[in-house]
Amino acid sequence: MAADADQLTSAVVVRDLVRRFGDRAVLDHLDLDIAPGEFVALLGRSGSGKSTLLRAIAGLDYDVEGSGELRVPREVSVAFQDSRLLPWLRVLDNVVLGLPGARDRGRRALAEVGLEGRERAWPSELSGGEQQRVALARCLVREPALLLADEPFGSLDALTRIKMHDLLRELCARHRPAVLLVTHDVDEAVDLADRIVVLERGRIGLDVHVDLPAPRSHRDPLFQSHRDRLLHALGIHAPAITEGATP
Ligand SMILES: Nc1ncnc2c1ncn2[C@@H]1O[C@H](COP(=O)(O)OP(=O)(O)OP(=O)(O)O)[C@@H](O)[C@H]1O
Repeated sequence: MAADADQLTSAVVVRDLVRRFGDRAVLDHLDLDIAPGEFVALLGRSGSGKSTLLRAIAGLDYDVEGSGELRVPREVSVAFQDSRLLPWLRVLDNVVLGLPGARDRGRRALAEVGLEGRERAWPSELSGGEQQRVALARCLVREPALLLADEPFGSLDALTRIKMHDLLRELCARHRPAVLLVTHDVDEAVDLADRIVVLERGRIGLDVHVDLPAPRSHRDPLFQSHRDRLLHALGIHAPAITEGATP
């Protein structure tokens, strides 16, 4: 069941959520709250159900068996690993698709993601990173109260990922949507999120607040301690924190 959570103190409320594939409950009575403006990263082992949860919150799983309560804002944008731009539409037309009268807003959103002047380009003329910027602009222009992102930087090279992290951090600070970011990358989670949750056996197993000041340094012992704790929860045994590590 989906209802409107705009009037509530949480942007997202998930209660007792079950999602089954055959006999297997991938989500097994899961609870999760996300506050307005809160940036939550969702980690979990491969196959743990991260995308299943994101799709449930996005309302994209109507053909899946399950039960539970979901309250989400009315304005939700979703970003995926591939940009999902329509190749037969120019960049600006992709951004404002389905939004009549939004071309000026679309231009401003493109400028915000650093693509001013590329409004008339075709998606095929853009790099992978630029295509993901267009996808972000398409999300932004809808002024979402909730941004759902499923591995949005997963197909980008390391340098472009770092730039996209900076951009996403900046855009979220300015627009303050609640965010649920699915990622495999522990460093990405600690870099970006206010809070990190780990999916284990169909529920939220670990729920960690990341109270590190920005900009976050990977060499900060607190960054490393978050990373080690999360890697441990994911079944990866990281080397101990180096004594005397400098931020
Ligand atoms: N349509 C489907 N039909 C049957 N099983 C499915 C379906 N979609 C997902 N599953 C199963 O549900 C489990 C969770 O899948 P999901 O994609 O949510 O995991 P994930 O944590 O996002 O994985 P990954 O990190 O590898 O992307 C997996 O075992 C997957 O095989």
